[in-house]
Amino acid sequence: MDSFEEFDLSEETLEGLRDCAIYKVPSPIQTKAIPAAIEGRDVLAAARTGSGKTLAFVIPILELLHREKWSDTFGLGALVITPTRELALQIAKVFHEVGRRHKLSVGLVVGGHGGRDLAHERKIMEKYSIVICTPGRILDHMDKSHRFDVSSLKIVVIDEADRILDMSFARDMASIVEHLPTPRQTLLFSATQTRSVKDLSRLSLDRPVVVSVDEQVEGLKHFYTLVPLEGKLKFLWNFIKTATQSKILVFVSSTKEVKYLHDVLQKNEVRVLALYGKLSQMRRTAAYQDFLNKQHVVMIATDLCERGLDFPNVDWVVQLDCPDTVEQYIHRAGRTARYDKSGTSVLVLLDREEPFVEKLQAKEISITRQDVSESAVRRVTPMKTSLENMLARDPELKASAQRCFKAYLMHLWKSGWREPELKTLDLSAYAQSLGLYDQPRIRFLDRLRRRDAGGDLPGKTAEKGSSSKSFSNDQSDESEDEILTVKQKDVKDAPAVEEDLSKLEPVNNKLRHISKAALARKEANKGILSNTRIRFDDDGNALLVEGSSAYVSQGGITSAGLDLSEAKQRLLEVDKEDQLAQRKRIKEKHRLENKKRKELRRKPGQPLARDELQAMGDGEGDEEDAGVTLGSLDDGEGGGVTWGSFGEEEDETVITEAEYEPAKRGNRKKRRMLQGVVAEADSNGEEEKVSMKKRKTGAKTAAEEAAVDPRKLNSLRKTKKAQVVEEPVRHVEDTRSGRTKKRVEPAPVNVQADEDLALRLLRG
Ligand SMILES: Nc1ncnc2c1ncn2[C@@H]1O[C@H](COP(=O)(O)OP(=O)(O)OP(=O)(O)O)[C@@H](O)[C@H]1O
Repeated sequence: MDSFEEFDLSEETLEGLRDCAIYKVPSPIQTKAIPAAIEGRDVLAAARTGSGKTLAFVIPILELLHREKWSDTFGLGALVITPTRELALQIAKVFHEVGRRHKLSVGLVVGGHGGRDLAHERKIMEKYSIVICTPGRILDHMDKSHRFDVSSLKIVVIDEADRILDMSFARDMASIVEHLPTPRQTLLFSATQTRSVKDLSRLSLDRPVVVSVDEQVEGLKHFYTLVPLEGKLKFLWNFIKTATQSKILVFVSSTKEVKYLHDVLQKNEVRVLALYGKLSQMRRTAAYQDFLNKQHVVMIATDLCERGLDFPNVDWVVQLDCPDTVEQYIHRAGRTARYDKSGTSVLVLLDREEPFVEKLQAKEISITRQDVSESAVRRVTPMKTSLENMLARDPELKASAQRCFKAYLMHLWKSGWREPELKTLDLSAYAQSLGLYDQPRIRFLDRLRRRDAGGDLPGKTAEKGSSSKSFSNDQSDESEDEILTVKQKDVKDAPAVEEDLSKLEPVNNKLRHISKAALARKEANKGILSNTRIRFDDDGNALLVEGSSAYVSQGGITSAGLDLSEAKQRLLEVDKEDQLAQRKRIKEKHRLENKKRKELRRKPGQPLARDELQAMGDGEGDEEDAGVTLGSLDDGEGGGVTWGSFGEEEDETVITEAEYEPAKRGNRKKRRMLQGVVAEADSNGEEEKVSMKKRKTGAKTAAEEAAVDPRKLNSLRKTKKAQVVEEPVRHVEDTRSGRTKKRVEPAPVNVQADEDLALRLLRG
């Protein structure tokens, strides 16, 4: 077919295609799939990566809804299910470009860290004509929203169908399909053939048209190279350093490996991007956009972006760790040489992994061996500083290297490596190649050894034959406790889902560990009551215990299990209450302190007892209360003279030097409170006064102060206005306010600002 005009398409769709400019001639898969889908038939389509499958379902959806004169008031008309958020976004963009002339709306229901809340998404489901979703999120809606209604649905598309229908997600999909209305039209698209008729029967396809385009990808070259485990990092370094003018996508087997490689390269001033599932949605999107838009860039990623993502002009795809299946290899390699572009795929293998090449060749992938020079993997120390030094200085990086080490071994274990094979690797050299002086201890191997020696796995929860992962999770995001989960087997060897599960039974008998939180979530979803304490009365009748999560005041068990959001809310409330109580406590303390101070003030001249001083010092850390501008103190240690305003308040407390002495040896707070010698010279310098500031005193002269602490000498020198109190205190008439009243005030004394005196005192 030479042009899209040859299809029976609406003017709106054709104009949309023309607007896009790149879509001139339909690709082979489009030529075959679009007419069948527009006819209303179920379609099962498979074509190589980058062959234009997205457009092959976008056009029929637009056309079919257009023909039904669909509008947003009709509700949801088409649902597209796709494995990842990035892919959903990409599909939405194609709808947006090609469908811009239609009066249809497209919404995303993808959840996740940055995903909108369920209520918002529910509105999208109700109002939008076309919704693109990830399986995990749509399942959330189906489970949690009683108003979930997809009865108006006409077309369902399953993109990356082989992935969505594979063993790990079979159960999720079964639940989703249960909620979908029939009759409906179903379109399945994948780069590799879906595996068995049993899979399809679950989707209730009605005499599907099978469309398969088996074209060779001429632009894609495949190479593999053998690199020892300890040479991988150096290989990567040299590769990146050599191909600086390229766009490179590097796949590794785990999130932890991505993180370590990313960090170590960044610290060596090699700018790389990282993309993996656990990344916050914001950073994930930023990395995705960066890689999309930049011309010469390196990105290290997990399988999160092995499928479907359409990055333009990727020159190299490097698979640093051997993929688990041929399909995985095909999808990863397919990120380069998109549509009519060219690109190269490089597979890095350990010696023992070389048989994988035969599997690829069996699938007619023409892959050739390319040896790299010794120096690329062995001799050169590529880094700016040696990795050991770097890790020694950076504990974070060291911990990351250790995690990377363990995660890689776990990947090998999941891929079928067992102790004898693992022993063939030089693990200590591998550890050193990551910059680790010691080889990290691998607990899971110890556990397995113990188990093999007859012991059981200690204290772990087990679950038989459960599906291993959920869609929303990063596929390669493992914890050490998940080691007994079996990875997806090579599709070639894999029978239908049900058979798979039964076959895996003996393997899974080895038990999979799941976290408590995961268990709680599962129970909550299933409506199982957990954390419920039931007491029985004397007659053996169950009594519900108030306060347990299952207790409802009306009596009766209505909701069950651990509601995480409710628990969070409760914690917040408790937190608030704690804060209020703490504030009250502090207020009360201040009140008591003030009371004590007032009592003390009533006895002017009377020396403070040691415990009273202590009481004053108790307000530790309460700076406001101390009434001292801490910033104005010379220093917090030696006490000192504070230059400030003259006796502002009438209420003053007097202590003698004798009392000051113990305080000086006491804590910082007490000293501060007692450093109240405030002196000021009047403007003409003739009359100089020394005042005891609020609540503080000390019959100390500036010179004595300097004698006590030589550091004060400097400040005395600078100011030349040091005031020295010769007479401690006396009673005077206060006339400043215009009223006459009695008050305690230090005598204004004329004293020389006396550096000499200080010096003399210092010399003794
Ligand atoms: N008819 C066409 N003419 C020109 N370019 C096209 C055409 N159809 C699709 N493309 C381009 O080809 C690229 C790959 O398309 P798409 O992502 O749909 O491939 P795919 O088959 O879904 O790949 P994958 O299997 O990896 O998901 C996109 O950049 C798209 O714009």
